[in-house]
This record gives sequence, C-alpha cells and structure tokens, in this order.
Amino acid sequence: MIGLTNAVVRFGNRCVLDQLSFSAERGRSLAILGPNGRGKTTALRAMLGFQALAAGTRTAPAVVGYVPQYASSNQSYKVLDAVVMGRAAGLGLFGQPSARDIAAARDALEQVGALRFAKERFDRLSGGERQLVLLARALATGSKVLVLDEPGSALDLNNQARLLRLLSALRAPRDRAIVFTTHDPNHALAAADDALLMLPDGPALFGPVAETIVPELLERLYGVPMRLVNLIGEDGTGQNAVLPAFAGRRAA
Ligand SMILES: Nc1ncnc2c1ncn2[C@@H]1O[C@H](COP(=O)(O)OP(=O)(O)OP(=O)(O)O)[C@@H](O)[C@H]1O
Repeated sequence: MIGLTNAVVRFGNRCVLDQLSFSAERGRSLAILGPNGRGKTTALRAMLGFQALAAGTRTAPAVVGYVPQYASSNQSYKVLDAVVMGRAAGLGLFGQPSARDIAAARDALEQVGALRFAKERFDRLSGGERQLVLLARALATGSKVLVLDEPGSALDLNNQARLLRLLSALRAPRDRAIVFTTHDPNHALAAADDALLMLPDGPALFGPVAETIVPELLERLYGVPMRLVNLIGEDGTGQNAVLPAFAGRRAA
C-alpha cells in the first residue's frame, strides 16, 4: 500500500537514505526507529512525495492521513475547522464542508479524546493537545493509509496510552496500513507488526517486530544497553517490554 523501493535521498554530499526499501501492506502496521537525524522524517516525506528521490521509487495512495512531527503554531483557526480540513480531498477546490464532514471531524476528535477543544483556537493549544488534533485531522481524511511522524513525542503517559490503544484499535480490522516513527521501542511492541531499524552504521533492517525489537539490535541502534522484560497483563497474558539501561545499569 505504501513504501519505498531502493530509495536514495541526498542533501548536498550527504546520502541520508541509501537504497532504502520497506513497505506497509494493507492490514499491517510499521514502526520506524532510529537515532536523531538518521532520516526517519525524510523517509516519510519521501514516501509521501514531499521529498524528491535521487533514485528509487515510492508507493502511496492519492490520499494519506498524515500527522507531521511539528505543527506551525501561527494558525488562528478553530480546532474543529483544522480537523474539517482533513476532509479537503473530498471537498474539491471551492466545496463547502457538509454536515457529514463536520460530523466526521467531531467523531475523529472524540476518538483522540480532544473533542473538548473543538471550539478553541489551534494556536492556543499546548504541543501535546495540538498533536492529538493533528491525529484527528489524519483520521478525518478517512484514508486507509495513516502516516504518523512521532505521534507520541509530546504526549503525557495517559495520552500515550490512549494513542497506543487507538493505534491498536485502528489496526484491529486489518483493513489499513499504518506507518509511524517513534523513539520508544515499546510503542513498536504495543502497536506494530513490523519495524524498520535505521541503524547508525549501515543498511536499515526491516522485519517483524518479534525479530527486530530485540535487545541486541536495539543496542546497535541506540548504543545503549537494553533489557527485555516480560510483563504479565491484567488478563494474565505476557507482554514484552524493553528498558534502556542508562548509566550502564541493567535491571536485576
Ligand atoms: N531539507 C533538508 N536540507 C538539508 N538537510 C536536511 C533537510 N532535511 C533533513 N536534513 C538532514 O537530514 C538528516 C535527517 O533528518 P530527519 O529529520 O529525516 O531525521 P530524523 O531521523 O527524523 O531525526 P529526529 O529523530 O531527530 O526527528 C538530518 O541531518 C537533517 O539535518
């Protein structure tokens, strides 16, 4: 549904993406991880056609629900209007939003827990609140492909949990492709089927979460010792989590 094949992106002499290939097919979620400045956002932008490729090809549908990493804060329109803009592809150049568009926008705000901000000005929201609204705008597109650039980076723990529940719920019908970048491998464990590890030295690794979100590869990815722990959930089933061993300490 969406991805890159042998993609090359250069900025000046620097080759940021070197023969990068990955894809998210219908029904699958992909998490992209890598150190700061490694090229995660560039990979998303290249996939969406916002960044020119020096070589290789991209695959993407015409309409994608996209959550950028940062939203400009000088947008004085109301939150509900910002989310209705997600419906723009279906409105045409001079089309007015219908009652159905407004209902879809309200529904998307409800899903992300941000309906209470509907009448607020977007530029007066906090960074995390804006992130939720942008997620609602992406959902409001109705696209079966969602691309989210660090959707949890500004969210508190409660809203991160809400985001992961939402990503899992969106994945459950297995009729969408979802791609998100994250600095938290636990987000990949919780909500992704596949992961793309953009290693600092050498080609990226693309494969199922069970084979990629493992301590040895995460240590190569971040240069920090990692530990895998198994947590028992409320329903008695086990769930893996990874912890960084900051200051060289490993969990007992
Ligand atoms: N338009 C551009 N012109 C020149 N260099 C750029 C441009 N866009 C990105 N870069 C550089 O390409 C590299 C990759 O940037 P990118 O934003 O893709 O990294 P990232 O992996 O998303 O980082 P982070 O985790 O910090 O968000 C960085 O060194 C960045 O400075």
